[in-house]
Amino acid sequence: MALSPAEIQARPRRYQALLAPGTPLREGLERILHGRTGALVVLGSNRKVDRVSTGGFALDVQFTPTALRELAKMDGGIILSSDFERILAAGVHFVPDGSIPTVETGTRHRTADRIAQQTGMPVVTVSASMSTIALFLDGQRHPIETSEAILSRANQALATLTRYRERLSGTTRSLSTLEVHDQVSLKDVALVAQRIEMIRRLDRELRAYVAALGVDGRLLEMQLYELTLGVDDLATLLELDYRPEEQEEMTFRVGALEHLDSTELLDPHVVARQMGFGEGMHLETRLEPRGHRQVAQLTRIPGSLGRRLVDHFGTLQALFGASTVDLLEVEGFGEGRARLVREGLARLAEAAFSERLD
Ligand SMILES: Nc1ncnc2c1ncn2[C@@H]1O[C@H](COP(=O)(O)OP(=O)(O)OP(=O)(O)O)[C@@H](O)[C@H]1O
Repeated sequence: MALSPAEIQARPRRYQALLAPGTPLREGLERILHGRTGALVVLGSNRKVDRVSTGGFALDVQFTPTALRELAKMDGGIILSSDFERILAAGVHFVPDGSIPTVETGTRHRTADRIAQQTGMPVVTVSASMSTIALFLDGQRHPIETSEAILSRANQALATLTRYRERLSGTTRSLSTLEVHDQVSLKDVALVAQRIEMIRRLDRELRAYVAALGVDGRLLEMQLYELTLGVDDLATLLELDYRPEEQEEMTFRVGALEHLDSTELLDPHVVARQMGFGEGMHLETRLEPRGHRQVAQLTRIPGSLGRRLVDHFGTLQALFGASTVDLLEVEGFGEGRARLVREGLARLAEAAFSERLD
């Protein structure tokens, strides 16, 4: 069955994770690398693989890193079962179609690239002369890097993510201040959405590093979790607060920004259109938040009650203007909760005023 473009895109990442440090397959490949021998390993078997295989011998034994290392000492290639649990054959001489184009030099790597293209199976090579491990998949070569090499790139991305996160907090604080003063323009909302998408892009990049790092990626994974905490909630609240009345939920999404290229993402005008703000709106258009994001900050008010508040008053300004008596009209709000809301809103307003003085 033919794979969809999305599946083809996800494949390298999936196999890089299966080859990550800490996995038995990676351990076997590392041993071959350190033993300064090479290897050509087909990661799965199907009829197409049978058709390009000659010679060698059938094994069907349990996969272990040691067995892989020992069998790699022989001339020829190795075939594993698709779940990597068994070594099916070793010493195999592969004869793929020589007319399949490849930019590789050296017979091992040319053969690996062609097998991958002809059979659809991933193929891994360990180069004896270059001391590298590579994955061949769908006509592409993916270097399998050491943890140190991946970590040094991941740390740079992490430092950028930390800066982006700080900027997002700054932009969101400014938005809160403007909301309290009823001075939000479309541009202010677009800037927050833009920051969210920038963080999401780095998050995706870092997740790929985490997958490729396997056991060595745990610390990175925790840092990533911390740095992206609450970002998805923020996107949802922004959508709830600013979706134009005439717009359907599914057509007003911060997530739509993922289709922009990096230059487009820097242009607030393009960002606004892509999110779903209509043609008639420009960057200076004044917007009125409904109040979902600010109400979500009120401690001790459960989410469902918060939504009821927003639905009742309709806008954040109306909510700010509500007296305790007005609040008592909302179902589920007695004296105690009404007071909590009033105090909470007063604190948010105060914070907005002091932000302005800073
Ligand atoms: N068609 C093939 N089938 C199975 N094994 C092969 C095939 N071609 C090459 N090999 C294996 O690769 C080994 C090295 O071949 P060669 O040096 O030409 O390739 P290379 O791509 O330069 O590899 P390296 O980077 O490891 O030096 C061979 O000794 C053999 O074990």
